[in-house]
Amino acid sequence: MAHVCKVFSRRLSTSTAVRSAIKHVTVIGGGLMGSGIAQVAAATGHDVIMVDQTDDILAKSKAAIQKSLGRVAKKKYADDGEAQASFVGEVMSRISTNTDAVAACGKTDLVVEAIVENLDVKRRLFTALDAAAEEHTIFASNTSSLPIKDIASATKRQDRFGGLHFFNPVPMMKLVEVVKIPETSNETFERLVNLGKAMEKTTVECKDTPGFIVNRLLVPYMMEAVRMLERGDASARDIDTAMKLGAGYPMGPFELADYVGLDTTKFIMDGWSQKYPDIEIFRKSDLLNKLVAEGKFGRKTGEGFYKYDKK
Ligand SMILES: CCCCCCCC(=O)CC(=O)SCCNC(=O)CCNC(=O)[C@H](O)C(C)(C)COP(=O)(O)OP(=O)(O)OC[C@H]1O[C@@H](n2cnc3c(N)ncnc32)[C@H](O)[C@@H]1OP(=O)(O)O
Ligand SMILES: NC(=O)C1=CN([C@@H]2O[C@H](COP(=O)(O)OP(=O)(O)OC[C@H]3O[C@@H](n4cnc5c(N)ncnc54)[C@H](O)[C@@H]3O)[C@@H](O)[C@H]2O)C=CC1
Repeated sequence: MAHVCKVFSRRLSTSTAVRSAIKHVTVIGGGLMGSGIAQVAAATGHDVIMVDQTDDILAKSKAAIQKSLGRVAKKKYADDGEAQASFVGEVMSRISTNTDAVAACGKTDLVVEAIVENLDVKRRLFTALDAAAEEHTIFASNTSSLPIKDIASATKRQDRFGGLHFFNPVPMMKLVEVVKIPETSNETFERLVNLGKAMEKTTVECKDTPGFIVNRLLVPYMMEAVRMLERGDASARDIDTAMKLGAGYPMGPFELADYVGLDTTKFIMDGWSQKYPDIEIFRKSDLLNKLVAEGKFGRKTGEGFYKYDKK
C-alpha cells in the first residue's frame, strides 16, 4: 500500500510542478462534459465541486466518473488492483457535489460552466454567480458555439472571464481551446492556459470567433454529412466507414454526432442558423430536428442515428 501511495503521490507531484494558481475548481453542469472536466481536474490534483440541478443527476455523474477512472486506472496500473483502487479512491475523494451553484462558487479560484447550450440560461447563471464569487475568482465557459463575450457581458468581471473549451471525452482528448475576449486580462488568460497545462492538456489560443478553431471546421463537415444522408447520396453507415477508412477519423460523422449528443448538436445548429441565416451549411436539418423531437439524442438515450445497447 505504501508503495502504491508513493507511486500516486509521485504522479501528483508531476502535475503539481506545472500547477497554476488555480487550486480549487467549481464545475457547473455534471453532464457529459462537466463530469469529464471535474474528473480530469481532480485527477491532476485540484479540489473540485461539481454542481448540477438534482442529487440524482449528480449521483449519475459521479458513477460515470468512477467508471471512467476505472478505465484510466486499468491502463495506468496494469496488473495492480490495489493501486487501481487507491487511484480511483483518491481522485473521487477530491470531488464534492452541490445542487446550489451560488453556494458552490463562494470560495473557489475558477468556475467552469458546462450546462445546456443556451445563451439566456448561461447568462442567468453567471449573473447570479457574479454576485456571490470572490473578487479573484475567474469565470470560464465550455460553450461549443456561443460567443464568450455574449456570456461574459452578463457579469461585471469580463477581465476575469474567458473560454475553456474541452473536447469529448475529456479524459481522452488532449486539447483545450483557451478563448480570449478583448476584455480578458493577460493574467486571467495566463492562468487559464496554465490550468489547461496543469490538467495535462495541450492548449491553443483562440479569438472569440464562431466555433473557435475546431468547431468552425467540424460543424460544417458534420452538417454536410447530414445533408448527404438527407439527399440519399449514401447511407450513414457508408459515410461513417468512408470517413474512418478514407480520411483517418476515429469516428465517422454520425457516430460522432451520436457521441456528442443530438440535443447539443441541435442547440448549436439552431443558434447558428438563426444568427447566420445566409450561410447555407448552417441551415436547419429536418432529419436532425425529427430525431431530437422523438427523444433520440444519441448514445445518451440509446438511439440517435444508430441504436445502442443500454448499459
Ligand atoms: C454538428 C455539430 C456537432 C459539433 C459538436 C461539437 C462538440 C464540441 O464542442 C467539441 C467536441 O468535443 S467534438 C468531439 C471530439 N471528440 C472526438 O472527435 C472523439 C473521436 N473518437 C475518439 O477519439 C475515439 O473513438 C474514443 C477515444 C472516443 C474512443 O476510442 P475507441 O473508439 O478506440 O473506443 P474504446 O476502445 O472504447 O476506447 C479506446 C481507449 O480509450 C479509453 N477510453 C475511451 N473513452 C474513455 C473515457 N470516457 N474515459 C476513460 N477512458 C476512455 C479506453 O479505456 C480505451 O483504452 P485502451 O484500454 O487502451 O483500449
Ligand atoms: N457534448 C459535447 O461533445 C460537447 C459539449 N460542449 C458544451 O458543453 C456544455 C455542456 O454539454 P454536455 O455536457 O454535452 O451537456 P449535457 O446535457 O450532457 O449536460 C448538461 C448538464 O447541465 C445541467 N444543467 C442545465 N442547466 C443547469 C443549471 N442552470 N445549473 C446547473 N446545472 C445545469 C443538466 O442537468 C445536465 O446534467 C454545452 O455548452 C456544450 O455545447 C463542449 C464540448 C463538447
